[in-house]
Amino acid sequence: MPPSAITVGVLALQGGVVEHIALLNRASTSYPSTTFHFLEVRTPEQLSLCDALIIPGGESTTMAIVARRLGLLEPLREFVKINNRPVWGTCAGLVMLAEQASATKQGGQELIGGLDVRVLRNKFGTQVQSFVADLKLDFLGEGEGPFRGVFIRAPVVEEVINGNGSGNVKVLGTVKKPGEEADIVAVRQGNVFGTSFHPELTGDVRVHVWWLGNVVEALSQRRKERGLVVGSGKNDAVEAA
Ligand SMILES: NC(=O)CC[C@H](N)C(=O)O
Repeated sequence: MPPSAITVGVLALQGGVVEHIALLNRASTSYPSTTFHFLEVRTPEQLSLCDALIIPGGESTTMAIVARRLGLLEPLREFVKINNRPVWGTCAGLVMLAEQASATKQGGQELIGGLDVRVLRNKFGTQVQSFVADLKLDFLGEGEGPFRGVFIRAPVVEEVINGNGSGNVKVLGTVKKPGEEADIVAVRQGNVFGTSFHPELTGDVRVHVWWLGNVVEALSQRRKERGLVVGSGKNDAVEAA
């Protein structure tokens, strides 16, 4: 039985927040027995209300600086890596969720981590070199047509880092530009999902539907393991405590 109420946050420090919320609203109609709350997250208190989180595209360096200032970096790390909540990062969000990033500003930049990968920022160049490409995303299900990937100053996964748990990094999507090697543009490791591209800018709701399905699944599993009566507001409060 699916959990009856789920709060999904969108980190709202900067970047494509409203676009994600619009698509989440549309995607949620695929799960009629679950009530979703979509919450813009700017404080640790708001984060603590969330069962799952999207980190949008934008500028990862700025996002990290603002998150540090608002006291959100450590709570975000805890949310992703200790509480293992479902998290999805798009573009700059993927950078934030990587354990390592190259082509960072001098002196490096702070990351949340969670994915045992090193990303290469701005792989395809500057804003004017943005492009769209049809992607074959098998995880969307058999017989699904290509997904239009929007790439804007996008990072790619340049390496899966050999270390603890890295064997669990699954490559879920690649893009190949003419004359170049294929690049990894979608990965998942347990509760953490990352895409280089921006499904929230396409109007195509399929990745949001898929991800919300995973969130529903993970939450019902978690609540079952804790022996909670599904959907009781009282028990939800106990779980959050
Ligand atoms: N569209 C985007 O999110 C761009 C990401 C940006 N280049 C970064 O490294 O953070």
